[in-house]
Amino acid sequence: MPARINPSILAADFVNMQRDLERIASADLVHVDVMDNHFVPNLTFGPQMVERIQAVSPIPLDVHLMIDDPDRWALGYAELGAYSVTFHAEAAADPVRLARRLQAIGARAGLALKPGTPVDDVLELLPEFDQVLVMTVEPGFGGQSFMPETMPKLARLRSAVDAAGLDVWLQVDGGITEETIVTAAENGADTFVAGSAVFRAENTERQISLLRDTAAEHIHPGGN
Ligand SMILES: O=C(CO)[C@@H](O)[C@H](O)COP(=O)(O)O
Ligand SMILES: [Fe+2]
Repeated sequence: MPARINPSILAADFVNMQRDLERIASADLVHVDVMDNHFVPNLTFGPQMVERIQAVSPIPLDVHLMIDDPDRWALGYAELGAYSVTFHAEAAADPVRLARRLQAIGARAGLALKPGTPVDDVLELLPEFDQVLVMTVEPGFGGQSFMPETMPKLARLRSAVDAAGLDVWLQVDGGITEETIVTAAENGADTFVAGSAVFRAENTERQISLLRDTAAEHIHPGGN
């Protein structure tokens, strides 16, 4: 079963972004955290920066929007060529309409859930999405500790995806390390965002392989 590793450039050196993008060229996708200082208490960058990242990145972009009003802003990221655009269920006015509009532009559509957001209301939306992101920390900052209490939610999503025979990637984001990736894989994740665990390593390529192999060993048989 494949295990996708998406390093988060929140842990990169922002003034050496191009160099740090080269350091993760062996990864599957580069995870790009957009924060607006409203939806989360932190600020990163917007479309102008993401367009430059898209232009120089050796691998495609997995954009994670931690912003208010994604119904208004998300399409711009698809238009600049992002491979996937994930917005938060807590912030979107019409998640299904937005997913369809993103897909019409050619991007994969992702739905993200904060740790406290229940999964029940989201299950019926699964057929509309290409991926679901289960936040395993409170969104806003890198370097936090993995929250194991989010795992039952992931396991429920995995059961629902498998039961319906859907091809929906299940992504975890926050506090993913060589240890916590095992728990996340066992509970149904097939796509793993890791910021600090990748960029703190001296040899990022070796670290990406280690994370990928560790996840693959423990991945749930239903993983997409
Ligand atoms: O979306 C977020 C944080 O809100 C993440 O993508 C973090 O950037 C992950 O960083 P680590 O926890 O792996 O350091
Ligand atoms: Fe993220």
